[in-house]
Amino acid sequence: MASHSIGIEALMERAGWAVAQAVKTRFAPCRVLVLCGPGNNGGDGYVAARYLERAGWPVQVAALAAPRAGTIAAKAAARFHGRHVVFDQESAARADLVIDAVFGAGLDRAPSDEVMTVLASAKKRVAVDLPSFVNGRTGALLVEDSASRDVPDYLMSVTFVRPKPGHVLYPARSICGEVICADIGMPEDCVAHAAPDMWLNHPALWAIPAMSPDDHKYSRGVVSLCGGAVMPGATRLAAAGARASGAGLVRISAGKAAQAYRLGAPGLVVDDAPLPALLEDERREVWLCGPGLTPEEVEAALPSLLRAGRIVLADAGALGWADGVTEKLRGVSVITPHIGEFTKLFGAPGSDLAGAARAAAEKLDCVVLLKGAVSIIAAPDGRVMLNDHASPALATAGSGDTLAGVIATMLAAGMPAWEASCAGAWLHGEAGMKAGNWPVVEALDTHLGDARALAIALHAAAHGQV
Ligand SMILES: NC(=O)C1=CN([C@@H]2O[C@H](COP(=O)(O)OP(=O)(O)OC[C@H]3O[C@@H](n4cnc5c(N)ncnc54)[C@H](OP(=O)(O)O)[C@@H]3O)[C@@H](O)[C@H]2O)[C@@H](O)CC1
Ligand SMILES: Nc1ncnc2c1ncn2[C@@H]1O[C@H](COP(=O)(O)OP(=O)(O)O)[C@@H](O)[C@H]1O
Ligand SMILES: [K+]
Repeated sequence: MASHSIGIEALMERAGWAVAQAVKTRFAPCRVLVLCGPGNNGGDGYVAARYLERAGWPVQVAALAAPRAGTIAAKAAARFHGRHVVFDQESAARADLVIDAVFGAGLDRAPSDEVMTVLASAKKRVAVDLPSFVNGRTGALLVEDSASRDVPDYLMSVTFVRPKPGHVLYPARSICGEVICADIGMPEDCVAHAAPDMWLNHPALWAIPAMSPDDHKYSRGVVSLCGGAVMPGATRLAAAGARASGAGLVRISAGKAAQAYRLGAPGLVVDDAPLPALLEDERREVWLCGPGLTPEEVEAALPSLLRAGRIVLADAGALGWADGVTEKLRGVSVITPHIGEFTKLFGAPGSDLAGAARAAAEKLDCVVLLKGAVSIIAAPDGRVMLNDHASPALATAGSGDTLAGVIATMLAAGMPAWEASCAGAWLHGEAGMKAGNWPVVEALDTHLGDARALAIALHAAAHGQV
């Protein structure tokens, strides 16, 4: 995988050096044990041990197995001239700090009990690349019976080039500790090859339209929502999210339930005309269907929206309506299920959430935003964005409705579906971070306008426009 211009040996040297640097920066000199596996992760460990020893730290190495003769890792091992000890619990328990270089990106099965017991015996742990039982591609813990076992956690994981999905996604995220990402000079083409089609959400990666001096409400975008009679609160929250994130005009199509929506926000337009009449207005291109709707209400609206060729975001009630017949959603642009809704539509996702979201997006030919503490936004063409720009403050009832409203506004502003969903997740997360402690869901709206302005500024800065 390493390029011709810079070989794996140089990359390993920089990787090991970066691990030693990170350890020296964050810890006072102490007795370090480096646990080395047989592959290149172990190779990084030998290099780190050499640099720490050179800096005067008391360092020992315990090898699970020697690297194969003739490999780069074997070369790195041969250059460490310090003390070797047995790979066992006692050695790990004696050290003040254990550097785990047993397995990294090459881990492909659960490590033995021996490895797990030795790791668990350490007082403090730092991982080289990844904890040695983390699947870097999925964030799954490759541990036999992880429920009954106390899974060791780490103070820090030093990775290279860019974080792996395993550093970002739960459950691994919660045990990696602080993630330090070292630039080891990996050439661009190798980076792309190593992690194709998956990114960490950031405004540099999409562009939300800025406010223009000659804007009018239609140029900023019209968001239409289907409103039901039973749970108007959810639709109103979504409408408020749409308005607060900058839609030019937000309308609720509520039919006979219109009265329930007329009390409250005066800037919201409430329509009681039948849907076919409303659909004659071509400017009403983007529709949010689902929050607060019963299956009967969805049935009365969503198929008509699709027949009329509208851009539809389906959430909540619309996902329940399609339970058992996922195909009913074919034609929508975006769906925003949480894990329960996702499971009903596509089956249990297993331990590879991002892979499951990607497969669902391909299957239904729409953007799938799988909501969670880290949300996954998958496009039908295979692109996946991981959004960890969020806060547990968002874990409050109705926050998903707000999110749906924000994404609808991004769609109405003319953004393509995947970019609109990525932007919506980021703005929603930013609002959650700014809304203080234990905010009520309505408090998110106050911060969405500033979140949008910040995203626009960050995008401009990243692209050298300021
Ligand atoms: N890519 C780059 O440019 C750079 C990569 N770098 C570093 O390389 C690391 C990846 O190295 P890698 O590919 O050698 O894999 P690694 O994680 O050492 O493990 C493979 C070995 O472990 C074994 N093994 C696996 N699972 C096992 C288990 N459960 N139980 C027992 N054995 C198991 C497997 O054995 P096998 O499956 O063949 O029996 C094989 O021997 C990466 O994380 C980073 O630290 C840096 O130097 C910077 C540049
Ligand atoms: N711990 C968390 N950290 C960050 N975001 C979270 C967390 N828990 C929930 N969220 C976000 O909050 C929203 C909850 O939406 P949803 O599950 O639909 O709830 P509701 O139906 O009550 O609106 C989602 O956007 C989700 O990503
Ligand atoms: K490791």
